[in-house]
Amino acid sequence: MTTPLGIAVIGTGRMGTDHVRRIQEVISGARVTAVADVDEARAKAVAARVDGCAAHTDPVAAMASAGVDAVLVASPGPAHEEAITAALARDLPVLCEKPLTPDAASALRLVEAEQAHGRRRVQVGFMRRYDPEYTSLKALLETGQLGRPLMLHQRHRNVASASFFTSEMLISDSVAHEVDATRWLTGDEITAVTVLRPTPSANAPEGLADPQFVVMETASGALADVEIFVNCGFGYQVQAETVCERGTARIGDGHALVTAMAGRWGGSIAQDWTERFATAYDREVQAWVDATRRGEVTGPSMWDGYAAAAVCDAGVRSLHEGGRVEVELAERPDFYR
Ligand SMILES: NC(=O)C1=CN([C@@H]2O[C@H](COP(=O)(O)OP(=O)(O)OC[C@H]3O[C@@H](n4cnc5c(N)ncnc54)[C@H](O)[C@@H]3O)[C@@H](O)[C@H]2O)C=CC1
Ligand SMILES: O=C1[C@@H](O)[C@H](O)[C@@H](O)[C@H](O)[C@H]1O
Repeated sequence: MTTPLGIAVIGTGRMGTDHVRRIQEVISGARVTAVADVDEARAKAVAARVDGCAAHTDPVAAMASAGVDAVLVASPGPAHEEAITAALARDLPVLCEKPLTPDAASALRLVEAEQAHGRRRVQVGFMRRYDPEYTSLKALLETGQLGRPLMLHQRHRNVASASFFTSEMLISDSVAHEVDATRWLTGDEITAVTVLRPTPSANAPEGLADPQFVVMETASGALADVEIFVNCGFGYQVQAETVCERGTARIGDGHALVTAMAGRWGGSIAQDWTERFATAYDREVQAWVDATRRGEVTGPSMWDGYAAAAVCDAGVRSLHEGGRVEVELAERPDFYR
């Protein structure tokens, strides 16, 4: 394909708008030909910044617009199933923001729909797999120098949660990233989850169980813990340390600028994901565009999206009922091997 890939972006909120900018100004080989948002003013405002971009309120109409070859879904998680189903019906390749869907049952329906469709069409937006720090950690683990991973300690802190955030979303929306990172780094499925709830921070909105401490067990017996704290107040911090048989490796301490002045020493800290993971999003969308132009689907699959949703479902059950909950995972079909 020599002409740029025409992309319909569904959902022009924070991520959708950032992806439109990225496609138009940062990456190569693609352009945004249509956008859709249930908020018409938002769709029109974003489309107005892009030559030849149509604005819609209906995602299906955007997918049917002239010049659309592929779809980037950046609407909220509960809207993803409908958008992906519509894209599959038109045989359009999709990059869908995480989470694939907010629960395992709907994610499994999509896995089954893609198999019935007959070929892989969907990449899920677990962008940490494209982050330079995460890819260097993965590459180091793959050399085998450190030996087998025994434990993975992860911290995920947001400055403040959105007004619509629920206690369940700390797991299904935020820890979903660590679930995928754990599966990807260890190459192992997660078999059980235990969620512990310390006394909530006084800075968390009333009723929000924030922070939480999540412990995951993998099939080969490794343990992965995650501190999720979405109202930490001070910055956006994502850290991971693997403890292996012959050593440890840690990412997420990077501070671009370290200053010493007036009795202080230290670095600055990102305030949100668009800053911390800017390079990861750029690489992710470029890789998706390149693969799509080659007629391929690479990156995290719908199976990865479903497996993450199944682990998150177990986590939400543990949050409600307490104790250790086993993950209920369907058998992985050959289609996703
Ligand atoms: N990979 C990452 O690090 C991040 C991923 N996300 C994911 O990106 C997605 C979008 O999140 P944000 O941009 O933060 O949300 P947002 O709330 O800023 O934007 C969502 C937009 O979708 C629109 N919308 C709602 N229902 C729709 C529908 N059925 N069809 C079309 N548009 C619809 C809303 O009007 C809004 O403009 C979510 O899946 C979220 O989990 C969000 C933040 C970071
Ligand atoms: O995906 C994201 C948000 O949706 C989520 O709510 C945040 O907790 C994460 O840090 C961010 O990367």
